[in-house]
Formats: sequence, C-alpha cells, structure tokens
Amino acid sequence: MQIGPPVVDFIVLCGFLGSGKTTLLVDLLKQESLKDTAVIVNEAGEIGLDGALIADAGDASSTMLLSNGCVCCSLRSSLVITVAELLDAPRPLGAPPLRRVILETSGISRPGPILASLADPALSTRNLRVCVVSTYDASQDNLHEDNFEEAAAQLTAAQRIVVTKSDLLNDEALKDAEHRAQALNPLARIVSGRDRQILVSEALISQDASSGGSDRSDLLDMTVRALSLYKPEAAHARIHVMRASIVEAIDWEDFSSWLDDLAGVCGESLLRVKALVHVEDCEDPILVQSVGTTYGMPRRMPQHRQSPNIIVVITRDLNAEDLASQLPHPYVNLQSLIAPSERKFGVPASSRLFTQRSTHAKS
Ligand SMILES: Nc1nc2c(ncn2[C@@H]2O[C@H](COP(=O)(O)OP(=O)(O)OP(=O)(O)O)[C@@H](O)[C@H]2O)c(=O)[nH]1
Repeated sequence: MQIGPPVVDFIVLCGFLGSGKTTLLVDLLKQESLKDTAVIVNEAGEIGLDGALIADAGDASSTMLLSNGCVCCSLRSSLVITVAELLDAPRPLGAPPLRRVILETSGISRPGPILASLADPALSTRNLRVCVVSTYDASQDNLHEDNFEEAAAQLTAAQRIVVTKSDLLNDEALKDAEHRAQALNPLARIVSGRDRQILVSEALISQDASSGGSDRSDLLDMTVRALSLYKPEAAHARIHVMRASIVEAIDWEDFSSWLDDLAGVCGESLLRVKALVHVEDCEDPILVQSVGTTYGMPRRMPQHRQSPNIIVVITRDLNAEDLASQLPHPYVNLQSLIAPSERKFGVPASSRLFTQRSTHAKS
C-alpha cells in the first residue's frame, strides 16, 4: 500500500554548453508520447530558444521556462516555487497523473545547489525521486580549462552519463570517449550507442534513470561493476577517484565527523562521495552520498547487511596523499583508486577495491 503522494521522477539534465542536452530532450519528446511528463528549461540568457524548441517538439504536459539566470544560483527559489506549482497544478483534461519532471539546466549550472533546492521543506514531502543525468560530448574535451569546474561538477554528480555526438566518431574513438567518461565518475552508468532511439530513452526515461541507483537492491553490484570498468589510463589528470577503508570499527558520530572534515578540507574541490558503511551503533549499514559538499540524508540499508564497506570519494586537484596529510584520522584511510604502479598497467582487480567489514573493536 502506498503511503503519501505518488513518486515523481525528477531528472536533472545537465552537461556543459553545447554538449547536446536540448537535442537529447527534443529527440525524446519527438519519439515518445509523454503526457505524464513536465519539462522545465533553465537558460542563463533571456532569449529562451531551447524552451521554444522543446515546447514545439512534443506533447509533454507542460513546459516551463526559468530564464535570465542560473538555476543553481540566482533562480534557486524560483525552481522550488515552479516545481511546487507543477506538482499542485490540476492535470490537463484527459492527461494521466504527473510521473516525471525533466529539468534541463543551463550549461553552466552545478548540480549540488540544485539538489539542495530540491530538498527544500516545500518539496521534501513531495516524494520526488531525483536522478542527475549529464551529457558528455564524445567529440571534444569536456573538461577544457575554461569550463573545467562546472563540467567536472556536472559529470561527477551524474548517476548516468550520456555520451553524445557519437555519430562524429569511429568505433575506437567512441570507446575511448566512453572510458574517459567512466574514469571521471566510476559511480555513473555510461549510456552510449549509435541507436539514437535507444540512447534517448535509456538516458531519460528508463526505470534505471529514474531510480538513480540509490535505492536499488543491486546497488552493490552496480558499484562493483562500475569500479571494475574503471580504466586508470583514461583518468583525467585533475580528477582524483579514491576509495576509503575503515581501519577499525567506527561509530556513526566518528564517521559523520570524518565526512564533515572531508567537506571542510576539500571545500569546492569535493565533487562526490558515495559510502555504504557499517557502524557500531546501527545494525544496518548506512548509505550516505554527497554531490559537491552537500550531503543527502543518510539512509539505513538493511538489504545490504552482508556487504563490505564501500566508500568512494571524487575530488578535483586534491589527491589521496594531499588529503591524508590534511585529514589525519585513526579509523578511516583514503587511497587513490590508481596506485602509481597501476597507472600504466590496466584495471585494478575489483576485489581490491573494497574493504572487508571490520571485525575489530575500537580500543
Ligand atoms: N552531430 C551531432 N551533433 C549534435 C548532437 N547532439 C547535439 N548536436 C549539435 O550540437 C549543438 C549543441 O546542441 P544542443 O542540444 O543545443 O546542446 P545543449 O547542451 O543544449 O547546449 P546549451 O543549451 O548551449 O547548453 C547543436 O548544433 C546540435 O545540433 C549529436 O548527437 N550529433
């Protein structure tokens, strides 16, 4: 029996300027009848061209424009109001209940503040199931120094990275682009392929895209798989993927203060944290995630009682050694996913990517 309002999938579609967000959304609206979907378009300028293209493309039940500002900074309260209005609005005659909202962000938006806005008390009871999807332009350097910070924030926040413009590349170059995208964010699922119809619906409407992987019972498998696909040789020089191990048993207060210290030490350089940890004072492991320095609500995960600890941290311009020296901690040990000796020699064995559940008592 469902308690409370029905689940509405909220897809934050991000990706740097020109990486193919609008084209993806327009293609989706052309190929599917999406009367259960609303679209919100945020454009940093006044012109509203993307909004017009999208409104023309299909039959989403409503298209709303947040223009002349960026949804992650100046328009944060407008986003909350717009989403609340969409959820409260009576449905058009004959339209099914609203199941999905897709927010196309401006190319310069960062997902962290948007996710924080969606956690606003005005929306927190609305049962939004949020998923970040980011486009990755296979034909060029997505992390050019002019756009590095925003693009890094977008790609590392994503549960799904959609490889766009594959038609411009041969098979080998496309594979390289997929590996580069995976190495930026081993926690993301890479959506790629030459069949546009499949790509578009896998990117934006498949069940997987909606759940974001965070509450799926195969979360562990997904994470192990993603990390095992990590190609060290494709790693970006400024993006550091690390794993942390719990050296001795730890309680929740110790672990959460480590998370706070991590955010404090890294500041803007912290891009993503995903952790499933066993703590002494809870029988269930706890899942906690951040996008940027914004942590979501920790959640008990009873279905993962047998899982090992999984703690993955992604930063920019700060490596594990830098962090270890600034964040000394007796119980948590951070290591780079790529040992210096492994950089040239391929994929680390997935069995080494996780710490076993500690059985030590803390002294
Ligand atoms: N060849 C090719 N071109 C594409 C593809 N996707 C997008 N483009 C082109 O890339 C340019 C930018 O695409 P958009 O969809 O507007 O990109 P965007 O991310 O919405 O851009 P902003 O709104 O500026 O952030 C347009 O000229 C598109 O036609 C693709 O899959 N293949």
